[in-house]
Amino acid sequence: MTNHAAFAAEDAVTAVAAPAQPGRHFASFPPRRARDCRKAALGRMDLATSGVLMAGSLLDSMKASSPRHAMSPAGADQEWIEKHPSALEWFEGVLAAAEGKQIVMFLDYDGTLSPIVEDPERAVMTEEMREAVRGVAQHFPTAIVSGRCRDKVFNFVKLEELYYAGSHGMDIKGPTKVSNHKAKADEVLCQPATKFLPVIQKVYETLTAKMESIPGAMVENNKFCLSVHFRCVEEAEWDALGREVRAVLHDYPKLCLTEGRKVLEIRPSIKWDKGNALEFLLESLGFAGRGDVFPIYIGDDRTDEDAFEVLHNMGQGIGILVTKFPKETSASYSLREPAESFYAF
Ligand SMILES: O=P(O)(O)OC[C@H]1O[C@H](O[C@H]2O[C@H](CO)[C@@H](O)[C@H](O)[C@H]2O)[C@H](O)[C@@H](O)[C@@H]1O
Repeated sequence: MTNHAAFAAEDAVTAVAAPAQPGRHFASFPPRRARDCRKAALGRMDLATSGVLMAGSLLDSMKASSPRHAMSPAGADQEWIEKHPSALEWFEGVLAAAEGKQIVMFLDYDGTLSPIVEDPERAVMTEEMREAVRGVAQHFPTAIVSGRCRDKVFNFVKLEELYYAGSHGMDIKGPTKVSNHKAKADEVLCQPATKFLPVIQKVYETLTAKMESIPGAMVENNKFCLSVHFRCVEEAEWDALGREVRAVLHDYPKLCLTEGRKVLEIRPSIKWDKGNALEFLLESLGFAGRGDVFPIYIGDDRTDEDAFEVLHNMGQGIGILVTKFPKETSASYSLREPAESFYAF
């Protein structure tokens, strides 16, 4: 692993490809944000605790997770942009807030480092993006935090010098906890959902068989969790797909259902998410409880909200949501698309 201990915010300047827009200054840091954003509003449906879901609620939620109109610089959209300003436009301010602090980078993969595409197996990141991430990692401890299984996301990113948290944070390969803020060469695994592996495998097989009758549906095995993709399914079939998934999960009360971008995610009902992964990695790096650490988390999806919320509660660092649409979020800043993440580096 790269030794990042000596680097701080000013080093970010060397890693920045895009200059800050002139004339923008921070009135306060962090800027105002939607404070009423809570997990309940993020679409999490815990079947173990919620019992029967209201008919139609899953379909509504699936539709809501796939907004169709891009932001326009007027009205409510403008209000949203003011609450979650562009991290690119406010880059100087972000750097100023991080000055003298140890930046730690957390990056989601799909929709953040790679564009969203129809076939999940083809969600490759560009060589330019890889180089940009490599550059960031030379300056700051950098982790990828993905819903994908860890091996798969590593095969996309292909950078040995990063830390990886797969399966929505349930499979972490990170550094050992150290006291002098330097990562040792030997790394630790954190896999809090190991006992769920057999049941996840069983549900994967069941769902794969069920989804065969729905054209375009696809089940992806992410080791500690599953993704049921409906991006290529006719909208008229979404209800049937949601009902099938819900019916299968009815027999597995220890699994829960969350949603992402045209995907239903099935995972163990344990209190462990991308937010916990962020905390685990900060602690493993020896940064827990330190006021001079500035974590930056960039993500695009609902599951990234758990990490944004952790940062919000810590009152340290920033969350950056990649989105073309106004969305309820605990992130402070926004970027419009993965390519902007590249420029932010
Ligand atoms: O946490 P992430 O790294 O963002 O992973 C979340 C899910 O991303 C992938 O699905 C999404 O991207 C696909 C490729 O662009 C797209 O086809 C799909 O509609 C999106 O939901 C991945 O395939 C899932 O397993 C991840 O859970």
